[in-house]
Parts: sequence; C-alpha cells; structure tokens
Amino acid sequence: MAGRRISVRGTTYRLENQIGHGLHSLVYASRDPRSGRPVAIKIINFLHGSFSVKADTESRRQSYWKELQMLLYLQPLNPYIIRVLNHDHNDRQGIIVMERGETLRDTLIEHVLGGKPLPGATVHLFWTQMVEAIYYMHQLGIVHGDVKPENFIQVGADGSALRLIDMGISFRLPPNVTSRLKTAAGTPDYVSPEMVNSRVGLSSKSKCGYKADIWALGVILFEMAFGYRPLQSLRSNEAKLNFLGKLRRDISIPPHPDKQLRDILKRCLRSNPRRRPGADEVFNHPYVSGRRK
Ligand SMILES: Nc1ncnc2c1ncn2[C@@H]1O[C@H](COP(=O)(O)OP(=O)(O)OP(=O)(O)O)[C@@H](O)[C@H]1O
Repeated sequence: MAGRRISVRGTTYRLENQIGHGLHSLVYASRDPRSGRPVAIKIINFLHGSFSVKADTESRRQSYWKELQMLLYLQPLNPYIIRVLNHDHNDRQGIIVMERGETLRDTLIEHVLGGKPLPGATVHLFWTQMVEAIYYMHQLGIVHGDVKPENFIQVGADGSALRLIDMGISFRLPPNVTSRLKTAAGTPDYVSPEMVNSRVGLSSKSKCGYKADIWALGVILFEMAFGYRPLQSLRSNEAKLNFLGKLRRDISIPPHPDKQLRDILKRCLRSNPRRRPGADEVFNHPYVSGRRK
C-alpha cells in the first residue's frame, strides 16, 4: 500500500512507510498535503481475508466506530488524547487520520535494553502526563484498558508531549461500578494481578477496571525509573501470568533516590486493587501535584 494515494473526505494523502499494525489494522506515515504536518493514517480492514464473513465484518466495523467515537468524544475533554484530523469509511475499510509521533516504547527500548533508567526529569515529565491522561478518562467514567508505552505517542518538536492512542478496548463504567468482565487483552507485563485472578472458568474473560489502569501506570513508572520491568526476569508469558495469579504480597520496589517517586510507585503496584489508589489520589500525590506548574 505504501506509495498509494488515499482520499479521505476530499483530502488526498500519500501513504509513506507502514509504522504499525494491529489485529485488523495497518498504520501508515503520511503528511497533511496543506500544512506538510506529519500524520498517521490507521486503516481498519472490515473484510475477512479475501472474502467477507458477515459477523466478523460487522464486529470490525463496530470496533472502528467505537474507537472513532471514543476518540472524537474525548478530543475536547482530554488534551492528552491523540488528535483526530480526518476520518472516513466505506464498505471495506475505516480510516482515521491523526497526528503522528514516535511511540514511547521506542524511547524506552534504548534504555531498557541498555538497563539504564531514564533521567529523573524525563521520568517525571512523561509520567505526570500519563497520569493526567488517565485521570481525565476516569473522571468521565472511562477505563482505557490497555495502558502501555506502545500506546503513548511522543509529539511536538522535541517529542516531550505525550498523546494516548488505541481506544479499541476502552469502555465506560456506570456510576458506582469500578470494574467489569472483559475479554482479557494486553501484554502480561502490564496486566494487573486481579485481572489474572478473576479469569472466569475457561473463558478468556476477566475483571478489568480503573485500578487495572493504575497498576499499568505503576509498571511504566517502574520501567522508566529502573530501566527494566518488574516481571522482566520471568521469560515466558505463562510464567508472568502464573506469578501474578499467585501474588499475595506487594512486589518489592528497589531503593530509589526520589522518595516521592518510590512512594507513589509502591502504592500503584499494590497487589490488592482495593488498597491501590484511584486516579484522583495519584493525580494529587506530591510526586505528581507538587511539581505541577
Ligand atoms: N498516531 C500515531 N503516531 C505514530 N504511530 C502510531 C500512531 N497510531 C498508531 N501508531 C502505531 O501503530 C500501532 C498500532 O496502532 P493501534 O494500537 O492504534 O492499533 P490497534 O489495531 O488498536 O492495535 P492492537 O491490535 O495492538 O490494539 C501502534 O502501536 C503504533 O506503533
């Protein structure tokens, strides 16, 4: 597809290289033809292979609409959500044109592979934005459900501003409800213990709620602060899920020179979700609020 031109509501974009993919989507780099601004174009294929299977096509179409609506709803309410610049659909595919940046995963790879933590000021700059992004979502009763460095995009001239992508499995909770059963998703490195513990029989459904997003934020803070993930030494996904399923005590946090960072990290990684803080408590913790401009 690279090199091809694609028309989205009257604007023609030239697809450059592929920069990502999901289960049913491909993401390409492109530029806005008027401003020259870098954009990412996510194309969700509604058709199943070379022929259309009606139910599958319908569910892909629904998830495109669900993600697009969630993104459009959140645009004016949350400054940390990726900006949608254009969108369109036809019988075969749905298209979302958004601002483009580098995923935070790419930045972390350099550090995690080298076993070196990010500088303290960078950790703080990134993590406080992630907390705000999730705080605004939770305030609106929405769980992101797949918080991980791949889903934060660094935008702006120096890449210091973060934007959250991939609302594909985000969901709304009614007032006074804190979690619901969801088909399990996400890499075990960021999955919370309660999600593993609440697996229902042989089905892949498990309990996912606000506190699962907080656990994932804790794992990212750990990763940025220490240069490795808490479960990194466990090689296989099975070993990680097994470990989380049996976790009864809180995981130990290595010493860190920033006491406030270590304190909020300990809280976010409490194995019992009831003892883990909500987004408002994290948002108001001195590590986050104390240095807010
Ligand atoms: N705005 C963007 N800027 C830069 N890269 C992006 C952008 N949006 C998506 N990507 C890249 O494309 C990948 C897939 O995008 P996204 O997570 O939205 O797709 P998905 O179909 O929901 O994926 P999954 O099946 O993993 O949930 C991302 O991990 C990222 O590498």
